[in-house]
Amino acid sequence: MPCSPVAPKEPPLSLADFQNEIYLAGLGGVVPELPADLHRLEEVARTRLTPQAHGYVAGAAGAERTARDNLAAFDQWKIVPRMLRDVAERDLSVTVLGTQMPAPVILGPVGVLRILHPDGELAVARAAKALGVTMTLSTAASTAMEEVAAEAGPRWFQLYWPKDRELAASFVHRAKESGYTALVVTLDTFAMAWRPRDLDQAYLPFLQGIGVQNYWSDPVFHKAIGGPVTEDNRDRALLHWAANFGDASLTWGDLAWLREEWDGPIVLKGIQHLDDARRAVDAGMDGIVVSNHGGRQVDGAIPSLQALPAIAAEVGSRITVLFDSGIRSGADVAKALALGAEAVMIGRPYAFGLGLAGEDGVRHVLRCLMAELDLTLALAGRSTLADVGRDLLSP
Ligand SMILES: Cc1cc2nc3c(=O)[nH]c(=O)nc-3n(C[C@H](O)[C@H](O)[C@H](O)COP(=O)(O)O)c2cc1C
Ligand SMILES: O=C(O)C(=O)c1ccccc1
Repeated sequence: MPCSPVAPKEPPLSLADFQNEIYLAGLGGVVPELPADLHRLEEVARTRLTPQAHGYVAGAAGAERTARDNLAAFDQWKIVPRMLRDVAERDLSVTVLGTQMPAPVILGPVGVLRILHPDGELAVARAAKALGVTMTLSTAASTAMEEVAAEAGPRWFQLYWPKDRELAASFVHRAKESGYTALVVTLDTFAMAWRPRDLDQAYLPFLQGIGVQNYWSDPVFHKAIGGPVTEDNRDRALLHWAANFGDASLTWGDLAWLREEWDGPIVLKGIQHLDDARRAVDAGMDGIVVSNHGGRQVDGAIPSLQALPAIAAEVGSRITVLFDSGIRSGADVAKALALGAEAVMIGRPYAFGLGLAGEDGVRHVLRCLMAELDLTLALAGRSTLADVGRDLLSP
């Protein structure tokens, strides 16, 4: 059977047009290379990626209970469709922290993307730009932030706050200079958790120099190791990187320093407790991501979706509440929105798309997710995000 390229390059006329394209191509005997169900896409990735790359992306902390519970939490909520509500004209666009989005779907920060595809972050940047979707670049990217910026559309920068304050300042100033408009500070990963799949394969991308490119390209980092990174000082650079990656001593009081260094919106990623959400408001933050890092940090932690409703109800009118951990379908996005998220971040699905088909694969994942969201909401009787509330769901 002939296969089509995964998705054509033109932006869709509407979010659901992707569905029409697929059926019309099918009429000519052309079936897509990648599954439209992102759970199945993950299964395909297992058979095609290297065991190391697959293990790194699919894996999670400990016995992976929280990673599983993140997905199962979505099944505990059911959508209740409403009829005869004129959903012919639909618009899911939204502005989040000053960034315009075609739908409330953001590419979350995923580091070390070159373990999946030689074009890594550049392929993701191109796919996101083609669809007007916002990309969040990780501090642990395998391409320096300036190089990504040159190819990217709307972009946010995710900070892993290093021990060295001068280096932290350099990262955020470089991000500002290269046009990243919001800073996402990840709080839950000052150290890499106990991840048996990686331990069992003795696999850590950084040891191969993948995921350190923002450090390798930084003048403050160069100063600390006595010059640019070369073959001769590579081990020294890696040790300095490892010693500096995270700061376990950070407290809420430190956020005042960051506020001084970055004058755009700041979002705290990794919030799961109501009191921490309140503290984010008190600290003058602009947003939070209710996230447990896809279950990759604390095995046995509550599913992220379980934390969302109370947090959104408490702080949602004061700061931007985003959500991630477990989004695999348009229906999942709809549920997170109904439970109070302003937008969602996706993680593993686009990483697998990248690993399977590069830029086309990332575009495929985004289009599937946005088209399914549009159809799910329309068929449930909702044509704009203002219509999506708690009454969409039944427990
Ligand atoms: C391979 C991989 C690398 C990640 N790297 C980062 C990172 O560099 N910074 C960060 O804040 N989160 C990182 N995350 C977490 C994601 O941003 C997100 O919280 C998580 O993937 C959501 O869960 P899901 O993949 O189940 O949807 C990473 C996740 C994966 C799977
Ligand atoms: O693997 C991860 O989940 C992650 O957040 C990370 C941390 C450091 C470097 C690269 C990715």
